[in-house]
Amino acid sequence: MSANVASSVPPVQGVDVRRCRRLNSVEMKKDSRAPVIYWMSRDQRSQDNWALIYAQRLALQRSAPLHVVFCLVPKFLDATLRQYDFLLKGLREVAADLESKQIPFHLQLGKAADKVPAVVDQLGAQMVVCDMSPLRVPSEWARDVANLCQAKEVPVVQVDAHNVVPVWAASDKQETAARTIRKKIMQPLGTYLTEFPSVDRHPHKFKGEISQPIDWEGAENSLQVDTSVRPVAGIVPGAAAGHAALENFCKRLSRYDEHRNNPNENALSGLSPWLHFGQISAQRCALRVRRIGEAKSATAGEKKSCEAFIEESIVRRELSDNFCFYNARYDSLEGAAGWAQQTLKDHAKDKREHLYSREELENAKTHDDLWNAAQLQMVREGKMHGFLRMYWAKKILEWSPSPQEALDRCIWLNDRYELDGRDPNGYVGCMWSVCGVHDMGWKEREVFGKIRFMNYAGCKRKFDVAGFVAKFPGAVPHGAEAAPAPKKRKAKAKAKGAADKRA
Ligand SMILES: Cc1cc2nc3c(=O)[nH]c(=O)nc-3n(C[C@H](O)[C@H](O)[C@H](O)COP(=O)(O)OP(=O)(O)OC[C@H]3O[C@@H](n4cnc5c(N)ncnc54)[C@H](O)[C@@H]3O)c2cc1C
Repeated sequence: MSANVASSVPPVQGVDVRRCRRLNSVEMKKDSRAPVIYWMSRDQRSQDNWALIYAQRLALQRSAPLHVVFCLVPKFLDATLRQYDFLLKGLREVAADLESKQIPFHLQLGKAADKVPAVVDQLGAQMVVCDMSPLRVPSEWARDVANLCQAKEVPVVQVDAHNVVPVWAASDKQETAARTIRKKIMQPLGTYLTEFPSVDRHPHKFKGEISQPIDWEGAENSLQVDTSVRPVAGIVPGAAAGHAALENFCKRLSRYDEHRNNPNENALSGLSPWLHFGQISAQRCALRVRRIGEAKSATAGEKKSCEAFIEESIVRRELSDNFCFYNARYDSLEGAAGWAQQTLKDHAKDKREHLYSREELENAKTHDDLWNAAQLQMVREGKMHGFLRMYWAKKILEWSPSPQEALDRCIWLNDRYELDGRDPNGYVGCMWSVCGVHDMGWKEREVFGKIRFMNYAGCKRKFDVAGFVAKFPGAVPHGAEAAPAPKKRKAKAKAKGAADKRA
């Protein structure tokens, strides 16, 4: 792919051209009125979407029709029916909204490299706009589409519609930690955290034959995924439900700062499934929350919570994209810092007090009732509380035969059961827990080496563990003991508050 050449991206009014980069070197044809295509992938929404806004404005400049294409692959990483169901229901909403705006939506079954060029040919399109994911497989899709379009002399422009500060503008390298990227995101935030132009009814129609009703049933039948992991009832897919969740969170905002590390409190936003599928934009969430936090009537709790939310939903989230964008080994021990790889190697042969198989972990059959409860929460509800995700992954490191095996298990379970799995945040969360990504070295101990440790006693000091466990019947397997006493686990005062002291 060609480098980031923002300056040669065709400008449109209302979209900061730094959000865009060219993926091939084809120039736009002068005065063409042929259709513009937005190939939608990561950002599955019809409003608050910079890639769609860019595509529509470009089409309007040229009095050209606009089409949206989505390519549904029958299998994606470890996603199951649970995640596909969420995706497809969200897409139905997107299609309906676009159709009400006279923007045809094409659901294609298969790989983008096969389908996007075919739609380009069918429509005689002049340009393809796509969104951006830093993950390996979607990056390959974008590269393949760009190369195939190069041969057809069709330019491809990519827009980072997921991050508030575009990943390539925030930093040109892999950042060490939140402390090194924070300034790079917060300083230019004023120029990026702006209101979105709306996507309006499109006035220019395609003259040829195109519209067949979308075969949603055929799409469902085309899937080749594990159907034993069922959709969850408690999290409703689609942009409307995502926006309702945002409004609900705004009512509870003041509690976020103080209570977000307590799994018994309903203090988190719960927005990650909609954010992951792009059904809601992180920029919209930040604008909405900031309106409350910066209002004259804002309470101290709301002000602090607004800051904390911006930190999590922009700085930490965009740090994850930065890691995956610049580190091709974002899901492997080899992607970790040298010190972390070394310390895990030094302790590879340490005796593990408990060793579990992947199946025992999946079925929540460990001696630790808190861990089992967290696992059951994920399996049953499609989402584990953010604080427990750290404890959960650290214990997998402690109870697995090797760090690589631990990392693979974390990613496999996370991607299989979490609605928000297969996300840069997930890879970075697992890498932070198992191999110290974005963290520093701590006091050396068995198995973990210098990787930060978390224990049951530390959790007990933070929240009512028994109260949480009681919500998940079955968390204590028959005949199992409760988690070992803190003394036996050599709990150290240092571990206290470990999780929220992240750099
Ligand atoms: C082992 C492990 C696995 C994880 N897996 C995932 C995953 O698959 N998908 C996922 O989106 N997040 C993952 N996270 C990060 C974090 O736990 C979740 O984003 C958060 O719990 C989602 O709940 P929420 O939307 O209520 O969060 P809130 O606290 O309300 O935060 C709002 C948004 O900010 C972002 N955010 C919050 N915490 C973090 C963080 N630590 N790092 C990066 N971004 C953050 C998310 O987009 C989140 O939706 C993982 C963390 C760990 C330690």
